Formats: sequence, structure tokens, C-alpha cells
Amino acid sequence: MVRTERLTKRYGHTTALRDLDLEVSGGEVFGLLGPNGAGKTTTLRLLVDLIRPTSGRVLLFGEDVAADSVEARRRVGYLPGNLALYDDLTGAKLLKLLAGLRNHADLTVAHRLAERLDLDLDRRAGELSKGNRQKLGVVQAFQHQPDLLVLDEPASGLDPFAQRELHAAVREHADAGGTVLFSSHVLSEMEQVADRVGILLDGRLAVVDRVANLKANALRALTFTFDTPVDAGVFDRIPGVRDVTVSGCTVACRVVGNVGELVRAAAGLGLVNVTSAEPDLEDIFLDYVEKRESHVT
Ligand SMILES: Nc1ncnc2c1ncn2[C@@H]1O[C@H](COP(=O)(O)OP(=O)(O)OP(=O)(O)O)[C@@H](O)[C@H]1O
Repeated sequence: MVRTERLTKRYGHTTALRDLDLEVSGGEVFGLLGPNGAGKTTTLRLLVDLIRPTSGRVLLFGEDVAADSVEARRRVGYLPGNLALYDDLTGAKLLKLLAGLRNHADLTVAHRLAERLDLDLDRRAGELSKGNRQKLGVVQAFQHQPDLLVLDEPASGLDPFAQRELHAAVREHADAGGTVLFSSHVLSEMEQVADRVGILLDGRLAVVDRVANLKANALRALTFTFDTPVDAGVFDRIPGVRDVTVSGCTVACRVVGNVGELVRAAAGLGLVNVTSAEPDLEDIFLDYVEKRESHVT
């Protein structure tokens, strides 16, 4: 459905994206994850041919997007990161206008999704709150039931209820054979909905993997508090545990994989409290680099 070949975009001296090779199949939800400025928006805009690459190419449905195929464009739904709406139109009129531009008269899907997201289509776009504007953007991307959905940070500004409905709609779209590419800063969002995740850092695709693999292989930071000071050696000996630091009654460490043995050992030492931090993107990326280098040497 989607294939990029050495896709590169430069803005003056800034390389926003370099040598991206990516393939996404029908029925797949692919999440593009990365910090600010990593190149996510650039990638998605290249995919929908809003901007053209410096080098490399994008194939959608087996066809080069630069070929300007109207047929291929009809099969794509896009939610831009910087959503612009006609503020004087109501949601219903705006959706009708956009559907008309695509020769798509049936608004049933749009109305159903608006209802699920709790979006009032009778209000003018200019009167809508940020989150409700975002919902309208989501609905216009979905409304013609495109084969490919390209969504730039779709959950941004949505309340938890609307996020859950959005994620459900994304899953349903893929389960019906459609393809979804979406971007986010947040790993936990990927966990709920993506089949595979690509991590972009400084314009490079650093890792592509299933979410479960990324998480299972990531180092998790744990902090234990005990009722009396403990010996760090107990923790050092547990497989997968590293970077143990002790400060009074508190022990901090990082652990890869199963935390069962570590937690059991801690429980036997007068444990008062334990906190666990989600591995962040940078940590996951660094783990991968570390592992790759240790394979090479
Ligand atoms: N039109 C432009 N002109 C010049 N530089 C640009 C332009 N668009 C993007 N860039 C630069 O390209 C890089 C990638 O930007 P991009 O918007 O793709 O990142 P992003 O991952 O979507 O970031 P964010 O999460 O903040 O939206 C950044 O360094 C950005 O400053």
C-alpha cells in the first residue's frame, strides 16, 4: 500500500528526512514516533504529495505519487498537523463541501463518526474548541472511507474519551483491510493501536519493530524504597538489572525484560514503595544502538 525508497527531504542546510525506506501493508496500522523536529510531519506530507522530495520517491498502491493520479488521491484520507478549516461553515456544511470535492455524496460515515466522537456538526467551525476542531479534522479524513489514512498527530487535543473512540475507529479501519499511518510523540498511544512502530530521530528511521518487542526489550527504570538501608549487591546479582544506585533507604536501577525476580527480592527486604517509569523514546533508541553495537563487536 505504501512504499518509500530512499526518501530524502532537505530544507536549505536542514535535512528533515534522510533515506527513508519503509513498507506498510494493507490492514496495518503503522505508528511514526519521534520527538519534536524528528521529521514526522515532513514524512507524512511527502506521502500525500503535499511537498516533493529532494530525492527518493513514494509509491502508493504501487504508483509513484508524483504521477498525480486522481484515482490514487481519492483513495487517501489525510489529517494535517496544522489543520485549517473554513470558520464560517458549520461542521456539516464543511464535511459536505469536502465530500463533494471528492465526488463522494454519502455522508453516513461522517455523521456516524461525529456522533461517536461527540462532535456537534451544527456549530460553525470558528466557534469550536481546539479539541472539537480536531475531531472535525478526523471526521473529514475518514468520511470517504479511504484505503489509506495518513494522520498527523490525530489524538492531539482530544479528551480521553474521544481518543479512545479515535483509536477504535483506526483499528476498525485496519481490520476492514485499510491502512493507517499516524504520528505521535507518545509511546503509550502506539501501544493501544499500532501494529508496528518506526522511531524517527533527527530525520532518520532509527528502529522499526512491533510495539510489544520495543517495550519488552527496553530498559525500565525502577525505584524501591525500604524501611531500612539495604545492600546494593543483592540487586546487582539479578539477571537483567543494571545501573544500581543506593541512597539511604532508596534503591534505583534499570531492568530489561521480566521484573519478577527483582520485585520478589525487593519484597523480602522490607519494601515500602516501588515506582516504575515508562521507558522513553530516547532510552529505547539507545538500547537498540547499544545492542546493535555489541552484536557487531
Ligand atoms: N518548511 C520548512 N522549512 C524549513 N525547515 C523545515 C520546514 N519544515 C520542517 N522543517 C525542519 O525539518 C525538521 C523536521 O520537521 P518536522 O516538522 O517534520 O518534524 P516533526 O517530527 O513533525 O516535529 P513535531 O513533533 O514538532 O511536529 C525540523 O528541523 C524542522 O525545523
